[in-house]
Amino acid sequence: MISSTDLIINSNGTAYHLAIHPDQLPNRIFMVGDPERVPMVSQYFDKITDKIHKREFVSHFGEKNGERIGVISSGIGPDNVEIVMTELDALANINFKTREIKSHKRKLQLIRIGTSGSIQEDIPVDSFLVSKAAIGIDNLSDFYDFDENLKDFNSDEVEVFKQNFPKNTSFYLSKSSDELVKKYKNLNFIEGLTVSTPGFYAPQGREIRLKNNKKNYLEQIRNCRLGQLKPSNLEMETAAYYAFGKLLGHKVLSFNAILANRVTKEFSKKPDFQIERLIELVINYEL
Ligand SMILES: O=P(O)(O)O[C@H]1O[C@H](CO)[C@@H](O)[C@H]1O
Ligand SMILES: O=c1cc[nH]c(=O)[nH]1
Repeated sequence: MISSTDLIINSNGTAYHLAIHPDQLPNRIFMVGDPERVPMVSQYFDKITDKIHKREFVSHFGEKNGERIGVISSGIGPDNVEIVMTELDALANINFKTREIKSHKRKLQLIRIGTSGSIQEDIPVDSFLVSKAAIGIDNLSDFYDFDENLKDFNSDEVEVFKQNFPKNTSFYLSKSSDELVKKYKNLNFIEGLTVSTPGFYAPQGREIRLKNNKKNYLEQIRNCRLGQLKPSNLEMETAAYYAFGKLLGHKVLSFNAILANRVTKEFSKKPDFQIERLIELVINYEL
C-alpha cells in the first residue's frame, strides 16, 4: 500500500497537483506547456465535459468523434513533467481507494504540442518538427533510473556522443514511441533529436546580462551526431516525457512549432499563428 505522503490524494479523491479524479482520465491526452493553450486545443473537441484548474495545471476533457480525449497544461520545465507524468500514471494505474498498484496497467497516449528553437540552419523558423528522440540535460536522471532508456541506443555511439556535452551536466537519452511516430508519419514533419534543457536562457545558450559559464556550448551541441541523428532543437520537456513514458509504459510523442532559429538568429513573426496551425494539424489528424 502506498502511503498518504507518497501519493497525496485530495479530500475529493483527486491527484494532489493535477486535481484530476481517476474516473475522469481519458487514454489519449494532448500535453501543452502554456495553460492558455488548453482552450486552443479543446475548441476542436465535439464536446467538453470537464474543466479543471489548479496552479499551472489546466485540464479539459471531452469527446471527439466518439472518443474520450483530453488536454492538460504542464507549465514549463522537466520538474513539472515529473509531477505530471507521475500523477497521470498514478491516476491510471493506482487504485486511489486501496492505494495499491493495479495488476492490469493502462497505457496512456500522450502527445505534446509545444514550441521550440532550432539549432540547425536548415531547420527554419515556422517549420514543424517531431522529436524522434531527446537528450535531457536536467538533473532528473540523478534521481530516476533513466539508464534503462539507453538500451534503445547503441552504447558505443552514446559514449562518444556524450563527450560533446559539458562534463558536469547531467545527461540522459530517451526515445519517442515508434508506434506514434508511424501513426503521425503522413504529417511529414522534420524528424529531430531534441535537446531538453533545465532553463530557457544559459541552458539554451542565451546570454542577457549573465554569461554562460560553458564555452562554445551551443556550437558543440549543434555539431555532434548520434548515429544518423543530429541535435535539432531546444525546448524544455520532451526528454523527461519520453524517459517517464518508457519507464511507466505510456506512449509519448512530442511535436514542436519552431519559433526561433539560433543560428540565423531569427524569431517567428507569427508565433501565435504557428502554434495554432500545429494544434489544428495534430488534433484533426485521424481523430
Ligand atoms: O511551448 P511550450 O510547450 O511551453 O514549450 C516551450 O516553451 C517554453 C519556454 O518558452 C518551454 O516550456 C519550452 O519547452
Ligand atoms: O528557443 C526556444 C523557443 C521556444 N521554446 C524554447 O524552449 N526555446
